[in-house]
Amino acid sequence: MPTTLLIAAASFYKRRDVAPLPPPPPPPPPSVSDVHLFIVIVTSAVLLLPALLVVRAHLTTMPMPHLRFRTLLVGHILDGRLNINERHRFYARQHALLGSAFRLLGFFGKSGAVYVKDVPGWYRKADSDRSAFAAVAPRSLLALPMGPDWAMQRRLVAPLFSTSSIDSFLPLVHAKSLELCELWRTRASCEHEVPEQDVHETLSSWSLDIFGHVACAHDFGALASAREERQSPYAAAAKVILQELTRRFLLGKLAPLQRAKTRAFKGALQLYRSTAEAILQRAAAGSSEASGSLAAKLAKCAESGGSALTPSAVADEMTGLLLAGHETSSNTATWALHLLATHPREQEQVRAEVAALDLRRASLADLYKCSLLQGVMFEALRLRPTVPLVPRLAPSRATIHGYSVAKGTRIVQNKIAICEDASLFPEPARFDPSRFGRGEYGAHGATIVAFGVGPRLCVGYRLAEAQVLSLLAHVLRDFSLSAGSTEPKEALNVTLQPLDGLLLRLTPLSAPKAASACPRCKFFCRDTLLEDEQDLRARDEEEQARRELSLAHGGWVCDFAPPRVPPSVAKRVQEFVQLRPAVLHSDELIDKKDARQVVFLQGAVPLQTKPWLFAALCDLLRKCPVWSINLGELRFSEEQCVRLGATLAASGVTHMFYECTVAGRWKDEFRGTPLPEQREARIIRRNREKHSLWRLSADCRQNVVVLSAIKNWFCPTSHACNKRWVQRNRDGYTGVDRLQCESCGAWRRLPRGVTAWRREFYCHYNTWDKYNSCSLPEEDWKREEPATGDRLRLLVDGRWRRATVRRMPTEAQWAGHKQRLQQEGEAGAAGGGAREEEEAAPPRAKRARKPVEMYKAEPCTALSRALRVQSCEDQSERKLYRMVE
Ligand code: HEM
Repeated sequence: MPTTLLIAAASFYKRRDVAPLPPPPPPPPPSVSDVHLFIVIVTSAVLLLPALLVVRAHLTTMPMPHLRFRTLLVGHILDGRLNINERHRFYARQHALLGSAFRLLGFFGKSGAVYVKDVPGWYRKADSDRSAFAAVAPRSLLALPMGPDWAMQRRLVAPLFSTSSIDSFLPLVHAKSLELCELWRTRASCEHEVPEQDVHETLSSWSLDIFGHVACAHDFGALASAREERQSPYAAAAKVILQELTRRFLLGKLAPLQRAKTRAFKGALQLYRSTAEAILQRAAAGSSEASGSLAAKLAKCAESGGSALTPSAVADEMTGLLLAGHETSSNTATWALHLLATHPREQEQVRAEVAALDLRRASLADLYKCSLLQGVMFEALRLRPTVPLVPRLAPSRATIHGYSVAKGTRIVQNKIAICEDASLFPEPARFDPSRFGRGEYGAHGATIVAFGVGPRLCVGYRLAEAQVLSLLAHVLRDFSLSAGSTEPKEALNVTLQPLDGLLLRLTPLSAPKAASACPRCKFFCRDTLLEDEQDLRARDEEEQARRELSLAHGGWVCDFAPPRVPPSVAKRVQEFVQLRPAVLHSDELIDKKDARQVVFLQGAVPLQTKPWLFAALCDLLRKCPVWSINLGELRFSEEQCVRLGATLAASGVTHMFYECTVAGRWKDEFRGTPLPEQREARIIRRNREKHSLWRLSADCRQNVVVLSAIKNWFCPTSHACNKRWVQRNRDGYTGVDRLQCESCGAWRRLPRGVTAWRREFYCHYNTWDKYNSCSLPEEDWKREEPATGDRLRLLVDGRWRRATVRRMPTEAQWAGHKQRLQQEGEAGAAGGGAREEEEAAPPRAKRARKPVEMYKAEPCTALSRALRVQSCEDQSERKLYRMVE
């Protein structure tokens, strides 16, 4: 049956006779031109894309050295020219080849570090630093990250290194320098011919002894050991620890694998820790010797228990300080002596300068007055920076020299490259101690670069300077220096030191002087050396005369309107003008608050009539970092104008507002028509243009003035160019968060965008009214207050607007603002958010016009400015805003 069915089905299909479909026509053959086009597109895509990628990568990635040198260790192994001990010089050479920024790779091609030639705004310590120092002294100033603990410790430590404290230690420093000179003299007299001596080793003992006495009231006995031709165990231990630090910087996590070295390191560390603990115990037991020392202070603080400073943290702190202060000072002194030995002419000049110095009682101020002596120290710090590389961590994604770097990148500031920059220091390779006297301090001041900048500025720089200056003065007085037979090689072991010591020939100049020791402190101290009461009085009188003189010179504002300027203001003005870039004004009223930024020459007419006052002005312009000057309506004589022009050319003034006329002639000439002798026309500008002149630039010192001159004239940051600058610099900018006041020790948070490059900072420099006096409490580290320049969202007239903080809000205002923000958050969570607020707001025309007092709404429209002019109760401020209009 099934077979019949199948046959029937087959016959049925046969009968249907379905014609098969015709086959589809073959596709037309591709034309030759299409094929070519296709090939060309594919080939060009294949070839061009990588090329484009390479070009793009080349344009946007930071330059790197030649392939061989991209990883330091590999470069060192592959190429004999890369000496790992002199890697700082290699970095400087790369800067010369590749520009201000370049990148090196770490191990196994991992992202290494970015090397920059300028002072970076990243002030945080790099993590890698912390891990290296943390192995030695985790709770010391050196290792702690910025924060309340670090600030608290620094507040305890900083007074030890204040000017008055260093002055009190100076007799001891002089005594140790004298002791060292006697040791060298003894060695020099042992043989017929003056032998070569390794000054580095003995200097290391000298600085260790000074540190022991200053900070711990403990005698490490290093110089005594050197006299017996032994190496002090402390000096040996310091060497081991520094070598270990270097290894950890270079090898990172691989460093502990070298076990023998790690064992030696642990032993050395234990020596310091046990000594620090012994000192603490002595101080805690009330030993009279130890009382008053830093160790005693820290111990007291640890004892009271109120603070976070545990005894082991104190031991850490002492160890950290010792590491920071021991080799640094001795290396600087070593290099300074070497420079003097290799430059006999300069040596003679400096010797002549220190001949007049009374070395038994010279104070820090006396030492600072010897400009050539100081110049030798600065040149040593410039040509052989003791700490040549300062690593930082990019706190956020940032742009460096046009290249983008990721958050957390290690950024290393290369001081050698800065100090060898011919645009900052003419003839950079030349040793010239007089260059600093001529004001060649580089962009940020060589000394500032040497000791760091910002809140993490070296805490012991005054002690270091006192040590080095005292030693140089003593050595120059007692010896003639000449270079040894071998040229020293540099070795970078965290600090820059001579590789195998430094040999010098020290020829004694005269017979040794007998010195009597003080029965009280066993040193040749100033008290014992002051012959009698009369001598003391003479010193006091001299001091008084000097103070008066400096007030008359620096604070010459007083001479213009004595009744109006209290001495305290005059003193502040004097301090101010000597330390930071200033704006000099002749035609404004003096205002105590504004004296922070602007020096007003109240009633300046005598300037043009009293020749000595005019001379004082010229002197001030030459010596002080004045950036801008407004001499208003003064009328100077023809001769005065010429002198002023010459002075301005030699000064740092870049902006001048000047309307003076002598029969209408000078006005035009100063406005830009250059006279043959008036070559300085470029720095003279018309008064009308002044607003556009208040510009932010690459010069941070100038920016300090511009940004903090907000209240004096107008808001410079509202200029389009400045806004852009601020915006650019805000990306990745953490700012000098906090600086410590020299007089009260409080930490003040500075407004954003203000970078302060000077070394001393006082509360009254702070541009925040709320925290600009020593009597005001310190800011809370944990509270997040807005800073001047911060951008916020504000509810103004029922609408949310973006705003920039112009002044610090009061507590109540800040609380209200936070409450409103919270309300907005809640409303947002409920689904409405800011938009609903906006919709609920009354129509524009009917809205009550409330002035925005604390904040400057952005964009700063003509309307908002007009509102503020209306609301200004203060007449002068009203005038101010009109000026802006
Ligand atoms: C010529 C000698 C010295 C030089 C060139 C020098 C240089 C420096 C530099 C560059 C820094 C790092 C700054 C930064 O991170 O921005 C620093 C930090 C430090 N220095 Fe010195 N220093 C010297 C002497 C001393 C002395 C004598 C002491 C103390 C006895 C000392 C204690 C410190 C401390 C504690 C820190 C860490 C400060 C902190 O991070 O808060 N230094 N020093």
